[in-house]
Amino acid sequence: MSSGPLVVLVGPMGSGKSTVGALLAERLGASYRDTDADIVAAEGRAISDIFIEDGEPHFRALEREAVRVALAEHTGVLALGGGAILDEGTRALLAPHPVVYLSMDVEEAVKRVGLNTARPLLAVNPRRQWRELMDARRHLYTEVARAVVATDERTPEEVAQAVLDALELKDA
Ligand SMILES: Nc1ncnc2c1ncn2[C@@H]1O[C@H](COP(=O)(O)OP(=O)(O)OP(=O)(O)O)[C@@H](O)[C@H]1O
Ligand SMILES: O=C(O)C1=C[C@@H](O)[C@@H](O)[C@H](O)C1
Ligand SMILES: [Mg+2]
Repeated sequence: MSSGPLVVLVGPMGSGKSTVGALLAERLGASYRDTDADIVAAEGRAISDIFIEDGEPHFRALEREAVRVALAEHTGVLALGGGAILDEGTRALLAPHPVVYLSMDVEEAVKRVGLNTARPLLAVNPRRQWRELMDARRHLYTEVARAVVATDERTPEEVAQAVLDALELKDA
């Protein structure tokens, strides 16, 4: 058995990493951890402030380190930030781990996060911006993932069950 997280969730913002991650942690009798939260705690500032003050490349370097530490320390369910897979070093760190890509189509994305002003990436023309973002990222999510679980028209409970099935994990 390799050590490290039981499940690593990747996927775009709003795909359900936090919601499904918490359900999975409960089912597996494990704890949930989120590298976005680790970065905010370590830096003492919001992710949006890190982007504005230091730029995305600096954020991606902080994120790579947060992912490295979490993969080494955490034995439960781990969710990564939506853009973590953009960094080649982060992708390399993920290779030995049970990574699941939570996917969703554009209509589901607009329903879940398109009207939420807290996600300014999608604020102006949600459908076009979503397509552009996913055109740049889809192959990277797929590359790092051991399994892809579609979340469209599935409840969070059904998605959690599909993740357990895909990784052949049993409830605690
Ligand atoms: N399978 C689902 N069906 C319907 N709504 C869902 C589903 N999964 C999550 N949601 C809803 O979509 C929204 C985004 O979910 P969540 O915060 O879990 O996504 P996330 O991947 O953690 O996003 P972020 O990258 O911003 O942290 C929430 O309002 C959540 O309740
Ligand atoms: O999709 C992205 O690039 C991001 C997603 C969030 O989880 C955060 O990691 C940050 O806002 C960047
Ligand atoms: Mg989340």
